[in-house]
Amino acid sequence: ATAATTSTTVSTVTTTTTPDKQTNHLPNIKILATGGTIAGSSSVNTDTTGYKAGALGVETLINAVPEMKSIANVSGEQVVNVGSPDVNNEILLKLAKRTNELLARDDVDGIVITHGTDTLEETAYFLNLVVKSDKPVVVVGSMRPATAISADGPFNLYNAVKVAGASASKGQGVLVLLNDRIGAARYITKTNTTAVDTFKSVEQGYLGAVVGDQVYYYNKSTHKHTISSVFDISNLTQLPQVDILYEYQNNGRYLYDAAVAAGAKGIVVAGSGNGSLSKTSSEGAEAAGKKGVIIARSTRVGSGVVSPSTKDAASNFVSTDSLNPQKARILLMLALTQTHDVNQIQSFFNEY
Ligand SMILES: NC(=O)C[C@H](N)C(=O)O
Repeated sequence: ATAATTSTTVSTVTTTTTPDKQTNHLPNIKILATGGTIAGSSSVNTDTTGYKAGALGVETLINAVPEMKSIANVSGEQVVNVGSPDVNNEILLKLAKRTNELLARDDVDGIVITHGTDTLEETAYFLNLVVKSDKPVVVVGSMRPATAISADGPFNLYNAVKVAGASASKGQGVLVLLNDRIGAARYITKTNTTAVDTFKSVEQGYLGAVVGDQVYYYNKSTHKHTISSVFDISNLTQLPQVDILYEYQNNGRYLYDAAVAAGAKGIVVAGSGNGSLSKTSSEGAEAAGKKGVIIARSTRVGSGVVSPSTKDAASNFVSTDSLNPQKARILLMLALTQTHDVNQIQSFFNEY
C-alpha cells in the first residue's frame, strides 16, 4: 500500500552562500528530505496532533531557516514525503544509496536527513550500518509541525546543519539531532509519544550537545558503524523479511507459524524481561528455528541488555545485546544478507 510513495521524484533546491570572509570556507551540506512532522502542516497553529505529516517540500523547510546560509552552503533533495510509519525497506535502500552517492563527492561535506520521529531511530541505525563514509550524517525531526506556535523543526534543522558541518562530527557514526542533543543512532530511542524532549539515550547517554552555536562532544559510540561496518547495500534491491512478535501473557504460537508461512527469514521477539519467551512462544520459535529462521531475543522493557544464553545457538536463537526490537530487526535483515549462520549472526549482535 505504501509503494506509491517511493515513486516520488528527486528534486533539487540549492541555497548557496558567499563563503564566510573569516574562515573563507563554508561546509557544503545536502539536506535529504523524507517527510515527517518537521514537514508537517495544519491550518490551526495550536494543533500538535491532528496535522498532516510530510506535507511541505524541502524548499519550504530550507527557506524557513535563512540563518543556515551563514553556517553552510545548503542544498536540498526530496527523496520521499511520507509520515515515518510509512518508511519501508524500499525507501531505506533508496535513501542509503543516495546518501552514499552524495558522500562520495568532493563537493559534499555532510548530509542532513529530515525524517518523521516515529521510526527515525530505525532509519538512522540502518544508515549507521551501511553508510560508506566517515563524513557526518545527521538525522533530524521535530515533534511539532512547522505551522505550530513554537515549532521545534526550524531550530532542530539549523542545529543539524551545524553538526553536519562540524569537523568533530566526522567518524562518529550516524547522528540524531533533536532538542539540542546529539545522539548516536545505535543508542538513541523515542521515549515519549508527544513531548519535545522525546529522544533519549537512557543507558549510554548522548554523544554531545549544541549550545550557543558551539558543537560539544562528550562520548563516542563503542559499536562498529559506517566505514568499519561489513554491510553493503550497493547491489541490493530488497532486504530479507524480518518480523517482530511481542511477548505477553496467554499468547499463542500461531503468530510464529504465520510469520514463517509468510516467508519470514528472521523473527525478532520483543521478549518479556531479559528476553524471555513463554512456553507457547518457545514452541513456535523453536519450530521456526528448525526451518532455518533466525530468532532474535530482544525485550519489550525499553532499556537494558538481553544477555546471551548457552542454549540459544542450538535452537537458532541469538540475543540482541541492548538493541531494542525495532533496531534488532534492522540488524537482523542486514545480517541475513551476509549469512544464515547463527553464531556469526550472534557475533554481529555483539559488535554492532
Ligand atoms: N513527530 C513525528 O515526526 C511523528 C510523525 N507521525 C512521523 O513520524 O512522521
